[in-house]
Amino acid sequence: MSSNWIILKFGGSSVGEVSHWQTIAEQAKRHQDDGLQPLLVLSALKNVSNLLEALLHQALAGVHNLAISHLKELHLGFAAKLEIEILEQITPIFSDLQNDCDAIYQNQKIPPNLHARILASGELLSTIIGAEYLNQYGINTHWQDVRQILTSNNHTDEWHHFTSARCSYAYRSSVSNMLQQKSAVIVTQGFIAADEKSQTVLLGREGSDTTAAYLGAILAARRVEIWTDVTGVFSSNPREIAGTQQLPELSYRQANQMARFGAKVLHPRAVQPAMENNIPICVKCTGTPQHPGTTISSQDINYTQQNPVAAVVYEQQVTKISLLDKQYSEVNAQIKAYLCELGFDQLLTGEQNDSQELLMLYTNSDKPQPSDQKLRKKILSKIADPEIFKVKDNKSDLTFKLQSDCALISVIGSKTQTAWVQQCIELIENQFTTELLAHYPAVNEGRYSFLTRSENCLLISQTFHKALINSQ
Ligand SMILES: Nc1ncnc2c1ncn2[C@@H]1O[C@H](COP(=O)(O)OP(=O)(O)O)[C@@H](O)[C@H]1O
Ligand SMILES: N[C@@H](CC(=O)OP(=O)(O)O)C(=O)O
Repeated sequence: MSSNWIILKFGGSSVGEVSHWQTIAEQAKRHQDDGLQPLLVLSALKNVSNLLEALLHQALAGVHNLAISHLKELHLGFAAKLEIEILEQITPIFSDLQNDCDAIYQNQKIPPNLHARILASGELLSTIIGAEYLNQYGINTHWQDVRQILTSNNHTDEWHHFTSARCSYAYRSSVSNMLQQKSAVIVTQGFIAADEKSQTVLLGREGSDTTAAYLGAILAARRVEIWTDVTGVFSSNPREIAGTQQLPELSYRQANQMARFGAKVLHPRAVQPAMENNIPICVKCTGTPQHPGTTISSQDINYTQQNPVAAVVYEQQVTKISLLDKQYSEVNAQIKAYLCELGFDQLLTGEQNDSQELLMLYTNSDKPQPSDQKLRKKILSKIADPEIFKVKDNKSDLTFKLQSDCALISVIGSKTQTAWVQQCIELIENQFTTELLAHYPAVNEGRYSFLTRSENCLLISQTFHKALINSQ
């Protein structure tokens, strides 16, 4: 099943540059001329989501008025440079922002529902600018509220419900028909959705890529294009690692592993919906639109014996929780649920000698991550409570270890030509024995991950990249 829809996602780095808007309009027009129906997914203007996160804390301190005026001027100034008028359309968004910030100040807390509403204004504002610009450019454009299309599934904890939502993405002809009736290029928001009570929720920071993939699946799109500030997916982060190579093609499996384990160019959940529906993803550069970029499809790239590794990716701030008794799986599940409530996300689970391990990322920007000592106390106080953990008295002294400031480095390579795994192990043994905290080989997934201290992450990633990729 395939329609004429094509999804073009432009990230903050693309929509936040006045000079990029001509390219955005040209791309929409080009696809229309080719008989396709473009749907544009836009992120907030560059850095606006960070300013909105800061605004939450300014509201808590009661110093939000100036910051709100600054945000308004920023958007009006940007629109003025594009020679468009948006004041009337953005006024209701700023009065909601004011009311929500006042409520945070009055109640002296940042509830997750207000966190989501406030962060969502970035994408509501950028899409107003985008739709207005394209209409003025001569492209008939319809501004669509994505919350009428994307409904989130319920999450067990409030933090994830509002800030890290997942949506269903089964094909819906009704959505396609509704949008087709507009007979226009559609402009809609990345990053946001609505829950079943129509409350605003977020898909997680940098989640607009996932919006594009969800909409691609819902509309059975021909292709999803992710437009960003680099010429595609590279063998490692080109801004942090020397000698990286642009990858012209990737399989869904490789791209999924790269995104899940730290390649920030794609949101961790963005590949799955496209992969399940066999929709190609193209990663392209808005600054150099003629560059072919990276195509991600079901085509497995041909690894050779000389060329068995595609990428080295990393997550720099990982917390490891080792649960020393594997028997108490119910307790382990409860600890995991409690960590999620606090704002941790699971990156990986694994087993190491006698312990079960959880590797978690802290994503709660409203509160600083508790120190290992504090976190340990919090967890123990939960375990001691039999009502919450339903642990028999004699098991309540269950031991566990916590270690924050870790980094997980993952090498992505061939599933069949696996000599590179031995090379990874030898590199660690020869150069980094003392740095290795744990390793998690997943050779059947074409991945070898290992844990080290955050402070050494870039140096070790660079060494691995040089040895495994630059020397290929
Ligand atoms: N393997 C990788 N390939 C390409 N870019 C990467 C990779 N890993 C990390 N990045 C980073 O991802 C950035 C693009 O993503 P992002 O900053 O979210 O852009 P956007 O504003 O378009 O969403 C690049 O500028 C680069 O620094
Ligand atoms: N604006 C949101 C969502 C997003 O995906 O942004 P970007 O496409 O610029 O990474 C964020 O910054 O988290």
